[in-house]
Amino acid sequence: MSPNPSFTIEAATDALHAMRAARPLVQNITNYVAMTISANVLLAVGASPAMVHATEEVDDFVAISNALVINIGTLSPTWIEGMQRAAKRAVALAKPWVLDPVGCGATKFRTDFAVEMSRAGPSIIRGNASEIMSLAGAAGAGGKGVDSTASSDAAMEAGKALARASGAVVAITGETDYVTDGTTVVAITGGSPLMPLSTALGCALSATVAAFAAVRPPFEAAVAAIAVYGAAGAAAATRVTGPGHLPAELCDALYVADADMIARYATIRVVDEVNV
Ligand SMILES: Nc1ncnc2c1ncn2[C@@H]1O[C@H](COP(=O)(O)OP(=O)(O)OP(=O)(O)O)[C@@H](O)[C@H]1O
Ligand SMILES: Cc1ncsc1CCO
Ligand SMILES: [Mg+2]
Repeated sequence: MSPNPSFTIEAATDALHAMRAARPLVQNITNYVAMTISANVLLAVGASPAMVHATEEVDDFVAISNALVINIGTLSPTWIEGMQRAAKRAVALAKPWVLDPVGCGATKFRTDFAVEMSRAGPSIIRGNASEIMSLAGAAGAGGKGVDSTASSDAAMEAGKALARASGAVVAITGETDYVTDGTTVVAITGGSPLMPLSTALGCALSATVAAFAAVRPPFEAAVAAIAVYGAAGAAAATRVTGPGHLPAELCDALYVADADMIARYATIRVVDEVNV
């Protein structure tokens, strides 16, 4: 089978160049832990971040943004209205938006709201394996707070089911990252086992996916963003002795990411394709 031209290192590199040329404004309704690293990652990779969540201004801000992230990491009742309103506005204006269902499965409050948001028309849902399994209602999701206890391989069927049910492209991260629209599955390698030891690097990835969704359709955007981020993460990991300096090295690697880095440190493979 010849490679699908949408899901190659070359396509990911083209998407990176298009994203940098556009310098999209990415609105982040994200958690307190992830705000600074998400903004720094977006700036380093070539996008323009803004952390804006007040109910009073989300209608206006979604209108001027090129993409939106809704991340439920530090969820509280005062944030919920802004998230609901932003999602509705993004759908009405056909702006791409990414749901990061942080900690889905940990509590009923969080799971119920993640399920509600998954039904509110996200373009892409990006989470770790336990979060995606829990959001899909699959058995064996596990999870420890916001950390995954399941492998991304174990979450693949749940990810496909969630994509079909929600209409969103679903990205499951872990040792191997998977992106699916419910029929096709693309596997991406890269990254480092140090990445889950540095907080909010998944959240910052969701923000990066949103930046790419400003210039590419959801499936291509998710694959390209994850490949670029995974390559930069792997390159960064060669320069550190532990997780402490990883976020800084990740930003430096994203800043200089190019075709050579992506080809050297990431792979993209269509693992399951129906009707092609
Ligand atoms: N074992 C691993 N080997 C290589 N890369 C990994 C590994 N685990 C995670 N990653 C990478 O780390 C990044 C974040 O994914 P992860 O699944 O840790 O997100 P997360 O659990 O949502 O993180 P957080 O909630 O802290 O933001 C992704 O780019 C992913 O590919
Ligand atoms: C540690 C943590 N707690 C709530 S959100 C967050 C960031 C990683 O998801
Ligand atoms: Mg997460």
